[in-house]
Amino acid sequence: MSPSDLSAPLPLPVRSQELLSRLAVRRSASAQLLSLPGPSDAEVEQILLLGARTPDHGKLFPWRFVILGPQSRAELSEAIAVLGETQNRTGKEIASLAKLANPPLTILVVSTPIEGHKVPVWEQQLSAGAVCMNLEHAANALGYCASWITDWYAYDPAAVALFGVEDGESIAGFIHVGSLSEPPLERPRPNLAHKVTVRP
Ligand SMILES: Cc1cc2nc3c(=O)[nH]c(=O)nc-3n(C[C@H](O)[C@H](O)[C@H](O)COP(=O)(O)O)c2cc1C
Repeated sequence: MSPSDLSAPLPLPVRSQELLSRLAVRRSASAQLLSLPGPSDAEVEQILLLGARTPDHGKLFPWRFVILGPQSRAELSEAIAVLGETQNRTGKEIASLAKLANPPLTILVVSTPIEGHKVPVWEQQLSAGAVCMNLEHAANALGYCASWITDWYAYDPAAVALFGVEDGESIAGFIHVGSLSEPPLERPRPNLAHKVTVRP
């Protein structure tokens, strides 16, 4: 990754029917259905570079990535399943670990806000969310399907610690990436008439 020239003008946006069409049908994958092929190492780097190109107030970059390959996810799923049993988690909660174990690639996005900074923590957390969405777009642009998942183990303190997430940090999401053999179905979308207020 070479340092970029901060004085170089960037191209202005141009109308792109390809991008418009893709955004109009974007859809998350079901995480447990994601299978090979997944991104190559070079593609993972590209996904991270594009994902990190996200608005953040104050240039704090208040997030970090953990690339979870299949081996570490198999080990983590096992350890979290044991943890879940000790906590009397439901069968459904234990089964949800398949979403963690199955996909070819998982990018864990950790929100790392600086407490007490003049930029409110809320804004720093929003930036981590924007990163998650950008990672999905980048994966889609390379032809892969993606899924942004949290699940109970993103909030359970003992499980969170197993991912190396430290005090003051939180899990913004697991971005699972891979391929689907069947196209996803549409889901209900909001009626914008109930969501939009227009003021002159
Ligand atoms: C922060 C966040 C956490 C999510 N966690 C889960 C989850 O744990 N399980 C799940 O089924 N969907 C979860 N979702 C929803 C999916 O990522 C996805 O948005 C949803 O299935 C709708 O599909 P769409 O993106 O195609 O509109 C989460 C979404 C967000 C923004």
